[in-house]
Amino acid sequence: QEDNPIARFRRYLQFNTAHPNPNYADPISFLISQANSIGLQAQTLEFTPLKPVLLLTWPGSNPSLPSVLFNSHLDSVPAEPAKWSHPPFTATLTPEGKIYARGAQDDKCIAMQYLEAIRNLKAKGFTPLRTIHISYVPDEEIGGFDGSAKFVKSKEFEDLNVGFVLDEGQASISDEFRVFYADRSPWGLKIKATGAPGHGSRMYDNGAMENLMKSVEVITKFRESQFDVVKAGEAMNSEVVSVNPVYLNAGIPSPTGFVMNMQPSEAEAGFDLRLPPTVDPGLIKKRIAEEWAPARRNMTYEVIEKGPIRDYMGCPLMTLTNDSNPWWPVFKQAIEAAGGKLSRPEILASTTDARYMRQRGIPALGFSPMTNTPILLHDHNEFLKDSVYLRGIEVYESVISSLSSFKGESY
Ligand SMILES: CSCC[C@H](NC=O)C(=O)O
Ligand SMILES: [Zn+2]
Ligand SMILES: [Zn+2]
Repeated sequence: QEDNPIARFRRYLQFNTAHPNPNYADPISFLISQANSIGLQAQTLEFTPLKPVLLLTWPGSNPSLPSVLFNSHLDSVPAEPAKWSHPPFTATLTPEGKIYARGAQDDKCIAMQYLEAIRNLKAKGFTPLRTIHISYVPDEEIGGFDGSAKFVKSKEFEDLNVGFVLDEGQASISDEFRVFYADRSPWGLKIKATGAPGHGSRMYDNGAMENLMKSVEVITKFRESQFDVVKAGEAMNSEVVSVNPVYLNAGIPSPTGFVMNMQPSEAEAGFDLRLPPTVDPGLIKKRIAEEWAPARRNMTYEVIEKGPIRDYMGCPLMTLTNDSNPWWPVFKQAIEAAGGKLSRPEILASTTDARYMRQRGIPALGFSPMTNTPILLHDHNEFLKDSVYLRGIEVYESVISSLSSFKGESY
């Protein structure tokens, strides 16, 4: 069997870690065998049965200093194989060097690049001053509630004395690397309408469907107002509130579909909402109560807040990207030392486990070194070029050596 960085990456991509039944045991065994071959300490932690966290460690020469943690998630979103040009879990390598796999960008690349970078640093005789930890966590794609959320609250995590975290970012279509200092907070919004049932031919006010459709209209207007700001170039996608319908549920089922001549007495719609850290969640809740699902139109609603929005001090979960964060210049210079350039730090449109680290007051940046690459996370035909992957290893060599050598005052 071939053994080189690309072959190892492809082997990691071949584990089917897609929800709803991600295989966690086999990729963890593989990662442990990699850790053993590199000479890293490995321990498996289980905060929820069958949802293991793998922790690898390279002790620093001064283990009393705060450590640096490199995080990635083990799981993947599902794929629809019939809609892919190559099967999503074979990690096909094409003649142009494209590696097709679910997870190639999100985020199995960084999982293996951390290890390859450390392998190379060890071979060069590098010794870290600060201890380096690498964590592999379950369930990020479904919110991390049984993964990172529990991990960061554990005694084991406390004992790591983490001073700085790197977690996943997103691909960049330009030749500048992207870096993310905050995530948007995800909410699930369920809106339910009730109303008088009636014959399909009747016109009357306050039917459940009519009320729900009014809500959908109002929400669509709000969505447009946010999107217009983006289209006008006044804000990035991730800097506005997004609200997208994800399901509609109404009607009276029949063997052939739905009963066509009855107006239902209940109707429900679900929305995915994302709030940038700069937005006051109270204002959005007020809008929902008063405009989107008003009780006066027989509407009820449920807001499901998926994870923290503020830290223990009540501050938005943002990592500073200026010199008042001592880690920032170290990270930035490490990218430059590797011949790379960072684009302006961004808020991530989606959500990662970094929010749990930030909630503990630990500075955390999202970073996945993929330049000149289409953004394909959660898409069909997710791929990463071998050359981009290998370049990322070099970038991490610089980043890992710089961060773990940082002598200055840290948190
Ligand atoms: C409810 S938190 C879900 C986290 C997920 N993360 C990646 O896609 C996301 O939807 O952004
Ligand atoms: Zn991810
Ligand atoms: Zn994802």
